[in-house]
Amino acid sequence: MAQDSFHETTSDFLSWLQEKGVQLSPNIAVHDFRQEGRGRGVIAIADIQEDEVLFSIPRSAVLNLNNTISALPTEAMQETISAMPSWLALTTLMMIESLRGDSNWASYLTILPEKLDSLIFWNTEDLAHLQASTVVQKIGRDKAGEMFAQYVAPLGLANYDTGLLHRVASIIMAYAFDIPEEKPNDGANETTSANGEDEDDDLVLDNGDDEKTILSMIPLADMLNADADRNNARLCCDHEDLEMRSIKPITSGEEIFNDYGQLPRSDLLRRYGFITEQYAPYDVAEISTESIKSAFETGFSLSNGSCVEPLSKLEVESRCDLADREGFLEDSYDLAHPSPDGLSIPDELVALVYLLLLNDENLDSIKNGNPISSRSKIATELVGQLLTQLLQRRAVEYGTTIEDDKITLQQATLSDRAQKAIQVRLGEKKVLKGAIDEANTFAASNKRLRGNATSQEPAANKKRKPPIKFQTMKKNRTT
Ligand SMILES: C[S@@+](CC[C@H](N)C(=O)[O-])C[C@H]1O[C@@H](n2cnc3c(N)ncnc32)[C@H](O)[C@@H]1O
Repeated sequence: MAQDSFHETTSDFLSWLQEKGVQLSPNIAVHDFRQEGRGRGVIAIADIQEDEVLFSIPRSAVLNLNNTISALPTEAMQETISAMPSWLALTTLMMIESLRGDSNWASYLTILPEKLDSLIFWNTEDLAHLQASTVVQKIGRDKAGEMFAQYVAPLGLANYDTGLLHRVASIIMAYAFDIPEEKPNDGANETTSANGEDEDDDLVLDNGDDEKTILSMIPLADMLNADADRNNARLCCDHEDLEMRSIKPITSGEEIFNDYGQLPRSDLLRRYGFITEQYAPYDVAEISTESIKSAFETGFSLSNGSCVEPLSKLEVESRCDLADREGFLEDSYDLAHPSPDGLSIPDELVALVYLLLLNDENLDSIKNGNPISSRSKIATELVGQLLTQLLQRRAVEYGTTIEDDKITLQQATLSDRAQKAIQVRLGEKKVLKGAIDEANTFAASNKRLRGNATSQEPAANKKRKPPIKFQTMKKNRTT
């Protein structure tokens, strides 16, 4: 996958596309975006209407398990690779193809990057700039190594090592698509967005429905860059050939963007190695359930001088079991910027704090499925106060403040990775700040607990689960 001569390899690739039957609209061209830090991309070279076919790709030109398995030397190898998680199977096949002299995909593999800047390639010093961002725990470097040892090493292939595995796996994470395996029924307007997603692991994401899909490297389709809501094209899989179509009119000279999803910048950096300000609205900050449990085991001091007494481990566990039974116990809770789709603090987190505050009498009532007495304003205020404290503690874990980070970002000597990491952690701190402000408003309202619909609820709550049907408590455990 060397990148000797940018324009020569691009031109070889374009000839290869033609040989493989890829049809390109005369209205588009591959473009050199290296100056802007985006590698190759595709632009419009004439005005394009909405729903125009920009290019079409025969399924035979796609690099996936179906198109490569039969060329493997032994049946045993075919079986072993077919049984691997799909990202690992595709990684293995790409490693095999990239080391073959006679690969059908040689001209395509040559233009793939030698290395991305995704988090798997960052060293400890680079990662330290992310401070307490939970994205650091999601990089999966060790997991990829373990899976390599378990599945790939026994194949006994020459010239393979974990370095190559990381390189190819990270390309798959940033470039692959999950496409419907068989031709869908006529009339079904199947589309897919970059990039491949797989339920087996978080190296690739889940595309969210039950249809049978296959993780695939799709030449040219994967040359489209993305910039959040600036997407103007989409891959459609409802014909024999895969088609990249415009989803809005595109003016000559504009870049053609795919949709990588509404990702927080932390995930964008982890998977793709870049960030842009356009993704800032999708930033999230996480708070772990473990930190909430341990805070309740310690107890809370309140602003009016009273306190919430500590719970025993057993009491915390019994309340969490109930939260689990009610379907809102999670390992961690995502806080987001408030939007027309929802507030910053998820209902599930509010519900968990509420449950942890319940006195034994009301806890038993809920366990037995009995109604409990009506909610009091003081309960809501208390939940707000505790959430504020929990979120403030979470913010302190980052080690620097929003103001500190803004000043640091002005330093001219920052490395590119440090700049990106600081923007990510700053984005998370802003989300936390918004969530703390929101928790503070609980004191002014007894309507944030979601048992009842209230005028403060967003009109459309499309992305959220239905409100948690909470019975409310009469007394709380404050002393
Ligand atoms: C699917 S590939 C797109 C093609 C890629 N530009 C190339 O030259 O091969 C995804 C990669 O493109 C780059 N990329 C995509 N969109 C970008 C953007 N808006 N800004 C910077 N880099 C971008 C990142 O390196 C990302 O991992």
